[in-house]
Order: sequence, then C-alpha cells, then structure tokens
Amino acid sequence: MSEVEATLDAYRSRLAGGGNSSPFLNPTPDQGGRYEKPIATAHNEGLPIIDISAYLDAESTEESRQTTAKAINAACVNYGFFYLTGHGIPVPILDQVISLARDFFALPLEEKNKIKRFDAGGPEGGDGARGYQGLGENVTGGLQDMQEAVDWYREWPADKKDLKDGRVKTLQGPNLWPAVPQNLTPVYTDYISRVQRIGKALVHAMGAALELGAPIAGANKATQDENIFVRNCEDSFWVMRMINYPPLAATHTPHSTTASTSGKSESEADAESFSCGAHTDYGCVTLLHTDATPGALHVRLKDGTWLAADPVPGAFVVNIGDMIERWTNGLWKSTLHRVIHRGEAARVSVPFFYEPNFEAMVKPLAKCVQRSGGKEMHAGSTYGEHLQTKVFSNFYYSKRTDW
Ligand SMILES: O=C(O)CCC(=O)C(=O)O
Ligand SMILES: [Fe+2]
Repeated sequence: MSEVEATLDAYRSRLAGGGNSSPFLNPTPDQGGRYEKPIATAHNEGLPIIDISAYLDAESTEESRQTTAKAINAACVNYGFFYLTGHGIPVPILDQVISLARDFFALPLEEKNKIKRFDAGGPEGGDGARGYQGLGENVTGGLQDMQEAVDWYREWPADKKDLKDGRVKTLQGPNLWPAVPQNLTPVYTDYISRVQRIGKALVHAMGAALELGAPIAGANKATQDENIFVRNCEDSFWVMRMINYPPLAATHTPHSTTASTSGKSESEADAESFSCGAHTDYGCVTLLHTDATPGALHVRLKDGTWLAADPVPGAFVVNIGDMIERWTNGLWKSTLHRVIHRGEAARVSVPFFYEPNFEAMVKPLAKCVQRSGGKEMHAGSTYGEHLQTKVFSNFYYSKRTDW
C-alpha cells in the first residue's frame, strides 16, 4: 500500500468510527441557503481523490481521460473540493517548500519586514498586494485573521506598467523575494512552474468534465469548447501564498454553538478566533500544499456541516474558485472553507492559486446556462476586475489611494 493510500485508509476509518467528534464539526443549519441538496458521503469517506496523471501524460488513453473527467465533474458538483494525486511533483520538493516557509517565518520581524507589503500609491513603492503581511494584517469578512503571510503574483508586464504621478498602482509592483533563507527564491520559482503545469492540466480536464465539446480549429478566447479554460489561463495571473498560522487560544468557542444560541452571525460570534475566516477563493483552481497538521482546514458541505480536510501526504487539496463557479453558472460551486488552528506548534501552508489571465472575460458558458435553468447568474467581468476588488478588501490597514 502506498503512503497516500495508507493515510487515506486511516483517515476514513477515523471518520467511519465516529471520529468526526471535533466540536467544530457539529452540523449547523445552512443559513445562507447556499446549497440546495444535502449530501451524505463525505463524512464517511472523506473528500474524493482524483489522479490527474492522464491529463499530464500526452500518451494517455482517451478512456483514462474520460474516467478522470467524470470524477472531476462529480467532485465539483458535490463538493468543489478534492484531493489530487498523480501530479508528479517529487515529495522532497514538497517537503522543501514547507521547510523553507518555516525557516522564513522563524526570522525576526525586522528581517521579514524587509519584504513588507505596502499599500499601492504610497511613497514606499508598494503595490498593495505583493510582499510580507504581519499578524492581523489580513482580513476575511471584515475580521482580522490570525496569520502572517507572503504573496507573490505573476509579474506585471513591464511595458504595461502604468505609474500614477510616479507611484505604483495596485498589483503592478515587482515580486519581493527574501534574501534569507537563501534558497527560497530558486526553490519557489521552480515550484511555481511545476504547479502551473498541473493547473493547466486540471483546467483542461475541467473543460472535458463539463462536456463543452471537442477543440474547435481556429478557436479564440471566447470559443466555448473544452479548451476554453486553458486558453483563458494561458497567461495565468497566478498567486503563490506562503502562510504561517500561530495556534489560536485554546478557549476558542466553536462557532456552531455560539451562532445558534446567541443569534449572532458566525463572524460576530468568532470575532477574534479564526486563523482564516470562512471564504471562497477568487479564481479558477487552488492547489493547496500544507504541513501535516490535522483538523485545521474545514470545508463547508452542502448540508451546512464542516468537514476537516486533513492533509494526505503527497496529495494537494484542490478547490475551485469564484471564476469557475461563474463560468459554470453555478453548476460547480466555489465552496466556503476556513482555517481554525489550535494545537501546539504553528501550522504552515502554501496555497498556489491558478487563475485566469488578468484580461480574461469571465461570464457564464452557454451550455452551463442551459443546463442550469436558462438564467445567467452574472453579466460577466474580467478576472482582473474581480481580483482588484478582492485585494483591496483583504487588508486591515489598507487605504486604496491609487484610483
Ligand atoms: O491554509 C489553508 O489550509 C487554507 C488557506 C486558504 O484557504 C487560502 O489562503 O485561501
Ligand atoms: Fe482559500
């Protein structure tokens, strides 16, 4: 049995044996009405596991691709989340990504602040997005998250930089790489190119999973065949994020109890208690790589219960983002998730967000509109517009001064 299979076995028997006893995971009513149908299997079996190798191997059979595509469709309809195996990134590289993140966060604040994120349009030359963000600087749903992080994005093309009175605009600054640990930059740069390749294979499989139709010769970005996501992610405006979560206080109150008895909303009840508040991701697909800490990442299932998506060694946790929800006109949901980490030691995670091109026009696909009742859920906008709104609302101290 491989290490991945063994871990999954243990995970499933823990769940099957009533192991879902964490106070965070008690059922709560789906007050938002975000999902229509209850689902039953995930608490017993865990999230689905999908092997992407057929879409990375040019020699794979049509049959193996079909199998993968079908599994992706089922996982995205039911959960919006799954584990991804068969991606080909060697485990020592995955381990190094985590240990370098730990080494960086262990540095004194003064050292980490050498690559500090600053608001766009300010005298420090920040672009409001790239760089190191200290504890409490990140905000979800208006509340400060208990985390520190570094963000890198695809570089903004030099010939498209648009200075305003000599000041840098949102997202248009250079990436900020730390001098220590010394090998973080080369290892992460290599990792980014590897995960981009997986992201591309995944969105290709998603186009097939939606049965959008065989590739059309001479297609452009608006052509709605199975390669539409591939074309609209060709210059993916990816984000790489490295996060450190110090443990929350052990006195944290589980939201389900507080929310139902006090009449407060989930977020009010847990004001200072999230490592990362409940949110959906912005773009296409997130490839999440974490350390081995269990119990921290919670995925909201359609019936309103939270499932702990514990790490499986060597596998990514994948979820789809808002742009895929919009393209599919809601057939696939961008699923709420959150992080509540208590434990002893800090938890480290490194999500890679494989996103559409900045200029990609994202609007519901005709076939998906047809299949979901004929009404478009969104009139369409570019991914860049969506991202800019999100970046601005993400930072506690941020003042948008570049517009
Ligand atoms: O750290 C995690 O497990 C998830 C982080 C996350 O959801 C995010 O950064 O969008
Ligand atoms: Fe997320």
